[in-house]
Amino acid sequence: MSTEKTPSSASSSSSYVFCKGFNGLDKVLLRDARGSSAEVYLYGGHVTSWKNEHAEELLFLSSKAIFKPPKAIRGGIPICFPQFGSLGTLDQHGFARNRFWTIDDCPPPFPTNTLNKAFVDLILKPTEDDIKIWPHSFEFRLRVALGPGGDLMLTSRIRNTNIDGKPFSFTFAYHTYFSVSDIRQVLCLLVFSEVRVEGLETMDYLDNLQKKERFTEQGDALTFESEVDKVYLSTPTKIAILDHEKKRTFVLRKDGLPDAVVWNPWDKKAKAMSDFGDDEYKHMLCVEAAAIEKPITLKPGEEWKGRLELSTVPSSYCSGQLDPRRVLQGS
Ligand SMILES: O=P(O)(O)OC[C@H]1O[C@@H](O)[C@H](O)[C@@H](O)[C@@H]1O
Repeated sequence: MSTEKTPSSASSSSSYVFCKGFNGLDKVLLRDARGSSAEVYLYGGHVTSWKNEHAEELLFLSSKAIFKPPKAIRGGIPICFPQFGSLGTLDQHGFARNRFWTIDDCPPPFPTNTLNKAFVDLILKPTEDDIKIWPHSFEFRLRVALGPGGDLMLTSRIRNTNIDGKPFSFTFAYHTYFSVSDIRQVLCLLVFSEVRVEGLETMDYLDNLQKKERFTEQGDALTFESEVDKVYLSTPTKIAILDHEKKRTFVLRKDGLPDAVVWNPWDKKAKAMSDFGDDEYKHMLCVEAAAIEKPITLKPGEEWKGRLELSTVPSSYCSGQLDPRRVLQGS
């Protein structure tokens, strides 16, 4: 059973299909005119699928993902709020990813409204139980939109609605799981890597695998041969993930989100995760646009905005047709 909401007027009305997903959980389907699509669960305000116009899935979702509260869905784009990781007293990555969001039928207008027709607005407000563990009142509005070229755009607007005059601080991440061909470095005649990340070289990072110590990244691009769990600090607004085998480059553009987490659990940790297949680590890479090092502080009435735009460009890295630096420097 699904219901459709179509634009009633101009550009400010959303168009989506509302239906049931796994375990009867509510989800919203977005589709643009050329056939790109996205799927958003109200549980977690969680994007679980983003497909291009050829219906190819671009996000990783574990075959063992548990679509059952209180477990967050493994894959897609979990929202980490109001706490990233274990940087506070809350459970890992905060509670936004395992709360039920609702559709926001009448969100405040966006300053620069887009022409996107395929979008949905969600809202999360704290329950009394949430306030017991994080004593603040807030409105978290999330817009998920598909751009004309099939780009996936997420805009978060978080407002402090405390009536006791108190500010609050939070950390945040769009914990995006990208689907990649095979993350492992392949040794042939030359050391060659199927999957590389451009845009984080020479950046400082905190290594979660080394007691959050600070290091500086060396070398050209990030390639992968073992577990990685790093928080890159004050990163550029654009980051690219090049996937040689799929001949595809993901481009992330972020705004209001200075940091970027790179995570892959590799084989041992994969085996220890009940909602993740033993070999699935090969086919995913998390690159997470985030605000971690400097928590965001909002006074009552203040609002913060954090935006992530994901797009893909065809690439033929091997034959040198694409210079990844041009992807990063181009507009
Ligand atoms: O298993 P979770 O809670 O979804 O977290 C997965 C990973 O998320 C990453 O963002 C963290 O940097 C890792 O430390 C963590 O292991």
